[in-house]
Amino acid sequence: MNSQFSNIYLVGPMGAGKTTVGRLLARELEKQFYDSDREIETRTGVDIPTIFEYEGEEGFRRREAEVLHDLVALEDIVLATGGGIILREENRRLLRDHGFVVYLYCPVAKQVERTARDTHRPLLQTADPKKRLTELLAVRAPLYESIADYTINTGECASRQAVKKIIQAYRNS
Ligand SMILES: Nc1ncnc2c1ncn2[C@@H]1O[C@H](COP(=O)(O)OP(=O)(O)O)[C@@H](O)[C@H]1O
Ligand SMILES: O=C(O)C1=C[C@@H](OP(=O)(O)O)[C@@H](O)[C@H](O)C1
Ligand SMILES: [Mg+2]
Repeated sequence: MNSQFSNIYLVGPMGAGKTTVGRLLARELEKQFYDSDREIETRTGVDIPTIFEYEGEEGFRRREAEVLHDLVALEDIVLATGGGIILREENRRLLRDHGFVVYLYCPVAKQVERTARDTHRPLLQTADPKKRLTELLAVRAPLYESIADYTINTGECASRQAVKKIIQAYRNS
């Protein structure tokens, strides 16, 4: 075990499993778990859709950047981020500089399946979520890749398997 970082940050698109895998991973490694979306909700006292409704995506991104700024000061945590956190250059730099970054890749078809019944992702409340997820991934995939220390396809494995693979990669880093 010679990992440079005590923190593990999970990035990737909606439905890739960042929140689910992150919680299990933290438990397994006995690290504190954080989710940037939950942190925003705790701080504001309202849910993500309400923030989008009143402040738009721009307001949400501002809050997300503030939360990330504070969370990277912590040690020994697993952080599940929101899918769009990598849009800001400053966020990408903070993630790269403070933790082992894992890109949870997931094919669009699986993302669609896993988010189909969810009403709490404002960007997917559209007539054609598949088209939206395809467009988002086209823009964001290079950004996820640019900061990833390790990439895993969660479309092909159960959450527990993903956790095992991430721990192996982290310990070999
Ligand atoms: N590896 C996986 N295999 C099957 N289903 C998964 C997997 N990871 C997550 N899910 C399911 O997909 C949905 C979205 O997962 P979530 O962790 O919220 O993704 P994210 O935080 O990346 O948007 C949840 O219902 C979760 O149970
Ligand atoms: O991809 C995005 O821009 C978003 C992803 C969501 O988090 P998950 O990736 O955990 O679903 C949440 O931050 C918000 O709805 C915006
Ligand atoms: Mg999540």
